[in-house]
Amino acid sequence: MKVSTEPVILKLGGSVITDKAADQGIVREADLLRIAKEVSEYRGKMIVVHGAGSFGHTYAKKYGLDMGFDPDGVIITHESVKKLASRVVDALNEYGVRAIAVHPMGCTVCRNGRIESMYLDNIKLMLEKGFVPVLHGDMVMDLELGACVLSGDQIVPYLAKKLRITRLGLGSAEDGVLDNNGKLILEITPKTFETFKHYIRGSGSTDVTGGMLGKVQELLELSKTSCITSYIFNAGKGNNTYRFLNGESIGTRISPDKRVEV
Ligand SMILES: Nc1ncnc2c1ncn2[C@@H]1O[C@H](COP(=O)(O)OP(=O)(O)OP(=O)(O)O)[C@@H](O)[C@H]1O
Ligand SMILES: C=C(C)CCOP(=O)(O)O
Repeated sequence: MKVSTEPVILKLGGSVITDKAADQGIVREADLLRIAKEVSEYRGKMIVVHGAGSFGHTYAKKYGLDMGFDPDGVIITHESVKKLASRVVDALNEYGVRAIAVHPMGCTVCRNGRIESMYLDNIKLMLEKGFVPVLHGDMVMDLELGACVLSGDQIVPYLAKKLRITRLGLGSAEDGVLDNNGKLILEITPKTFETFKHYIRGSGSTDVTGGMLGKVQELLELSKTSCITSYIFNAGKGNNTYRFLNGESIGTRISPDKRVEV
């Protein structure tokens, strides 16, 4: 397997590692273990970010956490996504990946739902010492809202910019971004987004962070202000996570617009 010296960021979508349609947190154990094995075959530096799936969205919706502040709901939802994080970390360590959970609630402050600051020194040291930090969609404290839902789809581009990581893979339950005929869209840039926007919607399951549309918009914002290309691919299909880590262009590429040479 090709190993880049540069770290990569891999997102494990909640629609892949959980039964996102369930009304409580259910782990898709076989998929999680398969992905953990694929990750273990990669020897380079990596940050894993996973989604909340049915461990988070279900409770965030139940307690209206995308609409207002409910302290009991914050705790119940945070404790639930921590349980998923613990299962992800255990699965990775079962395959020899030195994974350590980093809960955003403990290191992040938001303002109106956008990351204002995140403590990163520990994450940098983990990468230096061969650990794999595992972050995840979480509830975090917010300077205006009290607390907010923080999506892994916002954490991934934030970490990429702050840590200058240029290869991002977001594993989801679909082959990538699909058009109305279910055909894979190979590339989306800020300029071509208008062409495809009407194909891209929220999640098919309970979701409070925008589904595929929210994901694509976060990655496009990143591509407007950096040279970073992201890949949205189907981590639910065997070997795809390995293929992404191995440097393949897989799924839908979210890329910067080509600069016109003058
Ligand atoms: N054009 C599209 N192409 C592909 N999927 C789409 C599209 N429009 C909407 N979707 C939906 O978006 C879902 C992927 O977004 P979602 O946020 O649910 O995934 P995830 O990142 O795995 O979940 P989580 O946010 O829990 O991590 C797909 O499973 C599909 O239901
Ligand atoms: C619903 C919560 C608490 C976090 C959602 O994070 P995501 O699943 O990465 O979008």
